[in-house]
Amino acid sequence: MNDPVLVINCGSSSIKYALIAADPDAPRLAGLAERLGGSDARLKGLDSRGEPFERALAGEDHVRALEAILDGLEGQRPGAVGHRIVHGGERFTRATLIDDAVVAAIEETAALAPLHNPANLQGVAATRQLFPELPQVAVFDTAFHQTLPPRAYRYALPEALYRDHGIRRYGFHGTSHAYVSTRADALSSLEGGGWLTAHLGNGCSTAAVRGGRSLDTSMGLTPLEGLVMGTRSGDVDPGLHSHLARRLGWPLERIDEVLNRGSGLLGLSGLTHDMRELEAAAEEGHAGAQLAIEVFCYRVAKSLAALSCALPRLDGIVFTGGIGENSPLVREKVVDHLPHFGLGLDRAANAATVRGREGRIDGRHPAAPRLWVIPTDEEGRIAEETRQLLGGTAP
Ligand SMILES: Nc1ncnc2c1ncn2[C@@H]1O[C@H](COP(=O)(O)OP(=O)(O)O)[C@@H](O)[C@H]1O
Ligand SMILES: CC(=O)OP(=O)(O)O
Ligand SMILES: [Mg+2]
Repeated sequence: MNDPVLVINCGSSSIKYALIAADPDAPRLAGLAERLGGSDARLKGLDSRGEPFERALAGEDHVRALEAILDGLEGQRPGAVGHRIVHGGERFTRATLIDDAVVAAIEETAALAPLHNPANLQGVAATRQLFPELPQVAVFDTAFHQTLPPRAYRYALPEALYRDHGIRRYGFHGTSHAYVSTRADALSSLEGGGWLTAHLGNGCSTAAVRGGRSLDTSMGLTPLEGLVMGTRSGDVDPGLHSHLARRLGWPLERIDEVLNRGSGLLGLSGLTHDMRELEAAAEEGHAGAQLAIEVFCYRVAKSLAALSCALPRLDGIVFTGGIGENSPLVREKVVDHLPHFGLGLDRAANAATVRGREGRIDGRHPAAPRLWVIPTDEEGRIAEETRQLLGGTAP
């Protein structure tokens, strides 16, 4: 299969896409349809010459947006579609060709990833309708973490909840953790390095990876566990839910809504979920913004320190995701919270490594763990896995 792969990452109000040729160095056409469901839906991105484009979408639903995306492919026809699917449960341990049975199995896990799986499935339904002749492949965020040992994935709950109901830790952002840890091995000329990876975007998670295998990660049954995120709380006392229900009389839906959409950076700051805006507000003295950044960075460091238990040796830490790739402030604060790791941050290199640059930001002391900033490439990895499944060969 040497035709390009159309990669779709379908969210509830946005569709990220990329058309990826078999040659990994070929220019990429990529973009984002956003504010779907509203009257100001837009399509924007980069064409195959790397020139930016932006236009209003005539329709506002996912099928219409995909039609517009297809129209904008400059006449190129994909040979397959690769979908990011967030939750694959225990059933899916690798990329899988989509058919009706696979869609039904993904639907069963939808309740465990309420912000993600239902939207991912809308993308699958729309592309199957628009391109019935093309093979469609599901690439799961959870698959990479299926190597976790039981001591990392089991909760200390009655066994029957695991056995009969699949209640365990799954972990997410696997495509990203897999990509950046592989890249860190290659850039460091190491095979089987021990890495702590921090994917800090709107959703945030950390992972401990050794020799290309995930050994532990911060997200759990759902993408709500772990770090502070844009609008998600991350870890809270499990007693919080019953407390809110009993003391405040909140129904479950309200608790879910607050923890998933009203908490995190947005909840702490009372201002915004967006780290760029928080940094600007903190600079001007906004106390909520300052607190949100402090809690965020401390919790990233605390999670990295905890996950270091999973590694026999720490070769380095990798920062990725919109915040990890672009915020020297966050990286510096995280490193400052880990003095016992003996990390030496090169402050000039840290400040200069932004906007998609890949780079090493430690002081290169031979005994110190490395610090890498590696822009993630979930789309590239999804295309690669799609191609591999369909028997494609690299040129
Ligand atoms: N220059 C920047 N400085 C600080 N944060 C940034 C910068 N650029 C992007 N971000 C942050 O990255 C986050 C989005 O990350 P991204 O990985 O793009 O999100 P998603 O998880 O939706 O893919 C937002 O909080 C955004 O503010
Ligand atoms: C799993 C998850 O949190 O994904 P995202 O970062 O795309 O929200
Ligand atoms: Mg992301």
